[in-house]
Amino acid sequence: MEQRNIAFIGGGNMARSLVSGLIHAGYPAACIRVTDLDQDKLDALQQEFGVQTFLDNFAAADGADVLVLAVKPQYMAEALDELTERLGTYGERLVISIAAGISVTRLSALLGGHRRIVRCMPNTPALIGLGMTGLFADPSVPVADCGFAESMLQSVGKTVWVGTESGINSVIAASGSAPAYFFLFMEAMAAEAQRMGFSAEQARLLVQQTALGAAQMVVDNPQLELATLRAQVTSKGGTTAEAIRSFEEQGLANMVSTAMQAAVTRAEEMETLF
Ligand SMILES: NC(=O)C1=CN([C@@H]2O[C@H](COP(=O)(O)OP(=O)(O)OC[C@H]3O[C@@H](n4cnc5c(N)ncnc54)[C@H](OP(=O)(O)O)[C@@H]3O)[C@@H](O)[C@H]2O)C=CC1
Ligand SMILES: O=C(O)[C@@H]1CCC=N1
Repeated sequence: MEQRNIAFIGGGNMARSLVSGLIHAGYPAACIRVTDLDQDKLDALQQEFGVQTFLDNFAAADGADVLVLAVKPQYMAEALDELTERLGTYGERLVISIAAGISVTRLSALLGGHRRIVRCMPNTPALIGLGMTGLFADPSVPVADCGFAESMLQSVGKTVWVGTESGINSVIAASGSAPAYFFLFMEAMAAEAQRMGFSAEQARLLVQQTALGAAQMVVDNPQLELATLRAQVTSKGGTTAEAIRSFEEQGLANMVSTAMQAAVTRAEEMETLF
């Protein structure tokens, strides 16, 4: 992967995931800077990954080729107002935003009219190299910049480009927020397994190994429909059929659809707030 000096603005959960992935993919720590308001967080990142850390966003951005905006959406305007004032211009820098609910138009305004912006929507499994990221860029963004953003995110998992910016909100619903859906489902299963008499450790093992096995079967069998994999577990007149019937009677598909739409609606609302 091409090496550019990257400055992460915000050193929280997602920045940590991306830094970890980059370092494990062999990206030089000397080319990575991270800023945060919290010195303890920075010290931990410095010790674990050997990256350069800064309390001052300007000090990190000055001299960086790529800025990764990784603060929470509600703090983005505050962070960028100050940075833009001090930098004056972003020049040739590529700005990669991972924030939900902040459009390219809004970012560009916060960046003093800068246009070299790629929006990305990763997810937390990036921390272990199994991330899924959606990317969007205006056609005016140079191909080399899009390629750099794609390579950066591919160092922590898989990527997909979306052709319209609203596609980023669909990515939020389908993968950005989605690790939490699976955790919620696993929490519910583990809780019921405990009620059935398993210890907390046993319940977690039963659920996590099953989730891992099911996901790996999906990955290993791209030629099989998800419904076919499900059918292979579902013996006629057996136990699985009863569990599936119960899910379907309670409207699982509708519940999932409504939840994913709620994530999109919130992303759209955030676009009007921040
Ligand atoms: N978490 C996730 O699964 C995903 C998150 N995202 C996006 O990633 C972004 C970051 O999310 P996440 O990592 O979860 O959030 P975190 O709160 O964990 O990280 C943001 C960090 O930025 C720091 N910060 C706040 N203001 C500033 C500032 N002015 N300058 C420098 N650092 C600052 C915060 O410090 P402090 O805590 O001290 O305030 C915090 O450590 C969000 O925009 C979110 O939409 C995208 C995909 C998935
Ligand atoms: O919950 C959020 O807003 C962020 C964006 C996707 C995952 N976490």
